[in-house]
Amino acid sequence: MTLPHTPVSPDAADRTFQVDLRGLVDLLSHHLYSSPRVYLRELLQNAVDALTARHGLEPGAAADAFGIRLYADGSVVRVEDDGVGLTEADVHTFLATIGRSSKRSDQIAEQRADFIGQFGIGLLSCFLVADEIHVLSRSARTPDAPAVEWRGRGDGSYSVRTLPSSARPRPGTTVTLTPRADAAEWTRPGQVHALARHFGSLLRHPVTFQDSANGTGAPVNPEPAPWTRTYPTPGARSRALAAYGEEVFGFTPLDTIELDLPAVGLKGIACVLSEAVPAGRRHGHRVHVKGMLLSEQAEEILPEWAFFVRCVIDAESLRPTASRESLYEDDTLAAVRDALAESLRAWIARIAASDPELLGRFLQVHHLAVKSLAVHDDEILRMLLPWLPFETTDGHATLDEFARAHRTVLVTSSVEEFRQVAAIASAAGLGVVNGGYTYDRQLVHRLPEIRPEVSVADLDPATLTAHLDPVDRETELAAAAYLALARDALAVFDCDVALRTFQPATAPALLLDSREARHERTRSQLAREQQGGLWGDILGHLRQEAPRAQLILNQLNPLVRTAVTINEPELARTSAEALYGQAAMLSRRPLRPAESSLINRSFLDLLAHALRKDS
Ligand SMILES: Nc1ncnc2c1ncn2[C@@H]1O[C@H](COP(=O)(O)OP(=O)(O)OP(=O)(O)O)[C@@H](O)[C@H]1O
Repeated sequence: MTLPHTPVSPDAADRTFQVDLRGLVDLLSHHLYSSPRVYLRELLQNAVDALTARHGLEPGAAADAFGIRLYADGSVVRVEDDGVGLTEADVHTFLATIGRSSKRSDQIAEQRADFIGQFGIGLLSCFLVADEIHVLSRSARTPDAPAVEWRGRGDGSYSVRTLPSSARPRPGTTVTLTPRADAAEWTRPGQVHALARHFGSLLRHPVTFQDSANGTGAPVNPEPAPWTRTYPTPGARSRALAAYGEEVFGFTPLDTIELDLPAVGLKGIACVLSEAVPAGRRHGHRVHVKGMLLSEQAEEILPEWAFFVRCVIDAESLRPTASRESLYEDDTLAAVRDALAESLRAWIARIAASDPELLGRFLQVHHLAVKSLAVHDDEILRMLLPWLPFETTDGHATLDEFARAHRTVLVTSSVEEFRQVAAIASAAGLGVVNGGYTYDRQLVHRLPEIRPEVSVADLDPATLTAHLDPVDRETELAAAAYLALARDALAVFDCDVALRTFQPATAPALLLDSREARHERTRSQLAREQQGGLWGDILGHLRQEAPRAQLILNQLNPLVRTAVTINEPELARTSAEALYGQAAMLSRRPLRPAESSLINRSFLDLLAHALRKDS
């Protein structure tokens, strides 16, 4: 097959893309940056990068030899730096070419990591608040080059001219914006000062702010980052770090964990939240790069399980994305995440080993979230399972405490079961944990992985009933009439009645019942009611041998001893119903309507009986 011949147009010459700057600025403002306020961050960042380059040129200069001065009086915003400056050629190459950055050229590839910027678009953010950017610069690299002035406009046009050296006697750059009226919110003096402090409080170069009323210039970053300062005592250090965490996040941290990863020049703190949060809720962390605040909402620096902290970090080598508001998901970030996770694990291990009081407070706040985490994270499980609190027959106890008292730990599968058996099991010396709450049963079963000397088993009815001793034959016979009446009274609940002795003697009765058994009974009852119909047939087919509930009366209990001797059949029935009702309520399970009315009726009957007797 031959392709049709497509004639080549004689004027198919290469052309250059045209860029509509207005469209580009619109794109940046609506899709890249979160708010127009970032213009100040971009100006500060350019000034910082220029100072970094200047220090590179003059390595002997003192750290505070070069600085940044901000000025705002309501009609202009100015950012002036003592940085490396620009020549006229630089201005054409870097300022006037969108996407071109001096921080990305091949010659200084190895230095790229020194700078915050790299994309060559940051300056465009100034168009979010002004129609024109005015730059006046003098190069430190070429000191005898004249000063150069550049005016860039939002419509894409720009002009450049050189000026005598006297127009800017010293190297550095001054960027001046004349804000549009609609951007006043972001450019009034108070706001510029606040934004400078917000973005620049941890910058390592001196930054000052001046407004028309303030002639001297107030420091924006008067103090170095709190973790770089020296303190008289370790206590003073941790108090200062906690105070900083509180200032930044607005809560008093339960503890403050210092973060220090020299390999990536990262320092900072993790503040342990003082209130519970749902597991898996990730928090925004504050990330500074070379002192500049880039993001307050960076989630990616910590793994998901670290929901209990909020961090402030300052790193040298993390790479921000073009919006500057998140970080590149690269190998460095992955390594930082792993290393920070390790620091948090080390903190947990340290407090688990040496600060039980703090560990207790931590788990008191975060135990639910830690439990959900431990189910999936073996390491957290290994570190924290013994210290997690559970409801047990010894009260609220950590698994460690509980396992020391009970080599065999029994777990119930529901809260209701636990309520039913707790008192009796505990009197019988059995150690039972309430496994009815989410994750609890699953977690308790994993205890032998950490404490191999402990065995864990589900509590089965046989274990418990083994501790319910039969009564002697004589007592059984004497109680037979009462038991028969009681069985008859409780037949509607498919409940058998038996007499046993068990501790504690204060417990009159124990209702052995389970949700499954109740389900099965409800199904049987429905089948009976619907007999004959299709529904009844289906239910009838499904019907198994309905497991019966059992009301075990305690012969050791004085009330039961008296009850079994009652001669009046009505009173005997009522007392059996009342004992059933009390045992059902003790389990704290929801009562069925028939049970509620039984409890009401038996209470009123007993009351009437008592009143009759007294009158
Ligand atoms: N204050 C300054 N001093 C010296 N050079 C500057 C200054 N501001 C901007 N420049 C020059 O202009 C270039 C473009 O700046 P711009 O802010 O647009 O991008 P960038 O900082 O290189 O990268 P990014 O888009 O990541 O911020 C810079 O690479 C730098 O060469």
